Amino acid sequence: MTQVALVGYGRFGRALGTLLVESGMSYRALDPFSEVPEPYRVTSLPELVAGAELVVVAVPVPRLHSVLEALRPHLRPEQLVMDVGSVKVKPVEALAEVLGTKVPWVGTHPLFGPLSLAMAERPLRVVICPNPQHPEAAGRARRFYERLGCEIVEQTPENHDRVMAHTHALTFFVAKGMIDAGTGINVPFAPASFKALARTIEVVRSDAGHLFAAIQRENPFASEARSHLLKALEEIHGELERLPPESSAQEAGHMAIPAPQAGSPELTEARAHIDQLDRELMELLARRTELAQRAARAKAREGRPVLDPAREESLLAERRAWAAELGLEAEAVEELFRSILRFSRRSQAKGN
Ligand SMILES: O=C(O)C(=O)C[C@]1(C(=O)O)C=C[C@@H](O)C=C1
Repeated sequence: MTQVALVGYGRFGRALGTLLVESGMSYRALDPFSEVPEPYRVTSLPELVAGAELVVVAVPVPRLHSVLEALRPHLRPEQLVMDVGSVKVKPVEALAEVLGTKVPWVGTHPLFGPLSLAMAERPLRVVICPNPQHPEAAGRARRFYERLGCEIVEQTPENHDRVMAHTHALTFFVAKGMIDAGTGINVPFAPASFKALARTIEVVRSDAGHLFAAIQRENPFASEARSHLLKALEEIHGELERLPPESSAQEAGHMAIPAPQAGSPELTEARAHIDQLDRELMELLARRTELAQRAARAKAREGRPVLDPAREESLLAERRAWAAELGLEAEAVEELFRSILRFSRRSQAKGN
């Protein structure tokens, strides 16, 4: 059984611990700032790393260097050390500087967090940054993450941080700007375009704070990406302000964001949207299945039967009410959910 030593038991460390147990791996954890539950708790670094195949350092990026220094004397050459930071250039520099060739190490960034794990989002992706000092380490990290059900992408630390500066950092930057400008997410109505952003706003709000700071301040490319965005926004704002109020649709038209498939016939466009929605429905079904299997495992641990007719009845009644609210035929929707429940029970039986 793979024994993992988790250095740091914050929000990510704890979520990773749950995933490890679900994947049949055992772990122990140490964190002077967080409560570690009894079966996993150890009280010192030597006790933590003794016997571990893998040492996962899940601490805020600015603390990584000093934590690695504290770990170094207790590590053995057959172990593998990984970080899980949201940026990669600086952590990989710290790993190279502190551990060098003494112990195999590799920089990794799991692109999922406690929220996406709780919501059973799929796929779980991980970026791994192979390094020439330990050419075999990336393969070992890959096998570990694949056991957790993750998909792997290999990148250099620089490429990773460049991409993250324009995606992760800018998304969080915009979301934080909207929070500070007073955007509320619990509004009585909102366009679909806002819903995706509302999720990010929620993530930024629920974050301990160090994630936001790390993805902005520890990424060497983030400052430039933010400046470009601000400049582009200023220009758009200026152009909008300068447009005369009576400007024609054509005059204002050059500001419109071009449609990906301009001028497509109505049927083709409707079908493209239907395909996209069906794909999303399928992804939601996959996540629902995962959550139902999780519920089944929880009930098995409590010694309760998996089948719960009372829950199913109340669930169906609630879906009927939701259907009515949305102007859908309640009987048809109930029928659909009866089939989803049959499917769910079959996958629970298979998943156990
Ligand atoms: O909620 C639970 O207890 C589940 O196991 C999930 C679920 C479902 O798919 O919604 C599946 C089977 C139970 O009979 C009730 C509900």
